[in-house]
Amino acid sequence: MAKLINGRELADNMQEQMRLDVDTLKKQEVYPGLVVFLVGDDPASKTYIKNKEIAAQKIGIQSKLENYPSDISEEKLLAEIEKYNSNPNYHGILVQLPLPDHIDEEKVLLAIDPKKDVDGFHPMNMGRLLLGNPQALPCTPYGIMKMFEAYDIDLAGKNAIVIGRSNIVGKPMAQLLLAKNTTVTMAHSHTQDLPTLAKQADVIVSAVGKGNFVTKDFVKEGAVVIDVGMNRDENGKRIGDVDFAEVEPIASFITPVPKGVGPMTITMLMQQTIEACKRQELN
Ligand SMILES: Nc1nc2c(c(=O)[nH]1)N[C@@H](CN(C=O)c1ccc(C(=O)N[C@@H](CCC(=O)O)C(=O)O)cc1)CN2
Repeated sequence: MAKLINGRELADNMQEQMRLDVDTLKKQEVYPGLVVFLVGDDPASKTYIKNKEIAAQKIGIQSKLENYPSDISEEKLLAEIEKYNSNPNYHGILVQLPLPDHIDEEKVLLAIDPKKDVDGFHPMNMGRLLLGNPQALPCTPYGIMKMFEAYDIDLAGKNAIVIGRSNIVGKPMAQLLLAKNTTVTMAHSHTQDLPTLAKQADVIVSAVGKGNFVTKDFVKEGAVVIDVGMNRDENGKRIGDVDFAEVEPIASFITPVPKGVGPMTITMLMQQTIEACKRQELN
């Protein structure tokens, strides 16, 4: 039976530490600020943003939501971002993804001042990660690394497989594992015989967005299984990529969905907002 990696509990503990850190900053008259851009009214994005607002409030970070209609022009959105690049009260800027099809995501991410990019998605920050000198990291993979650390999961020399090659999870996840001396395989939709490949891994990170995709046939006895999936089953219940009931008895550690990786994504966003604030205000 696997040990459950309790993302909710770890996130709460880290957020409490951050609250104390922010209290200290406020005594120096430094007030961390975060602005979140939401384009349209996608219900899932709205839930994630609500949770980000709740976390910010708990920690004492001033957060502001800028919600634009889904038909906002790219030009207007870029101009709005520019306003916050030069507003010293906001140390972090986040654009909730995905964006509507008519907006070029790459252009938008490039428009954020890299110093204020608390999502770690700006090409400069992605490049720094690749070169082994990161400043801001994509929050989901960063949160997963914190989970490994908190649960004393040793990665050096282990074989890991990352399933999914998105820019926001799969690719940065592989880099962070590599930086811990893990041997990393990246799997994707063209990978041949994925179950056999995954079964050789000591660590599996699944970020494919398909409910119950990772079954017991993918998992070797004692593997660590991290589920980034955020899917709904036919009854609307939240489920991950991993068939929890099948995999949990085989794994050594496993993350649940919900209350696994999700709360850590938000926590790392808060952490990076505080760090960005310190870099901008205290240096
Ligand atoms: N700009 C960004 N956009 C997106 C990111 C991101 O890191 N930056 N990641 C995802 C969505 N996401 C954060 O924005 C995110 C997803 C899930 C959760 C979370 O806490 N999930 C809860 C369940 C929430 C619910 O459905 O009620 C859980 O797992 O317990 C937080 C953040 C895509 N876009």
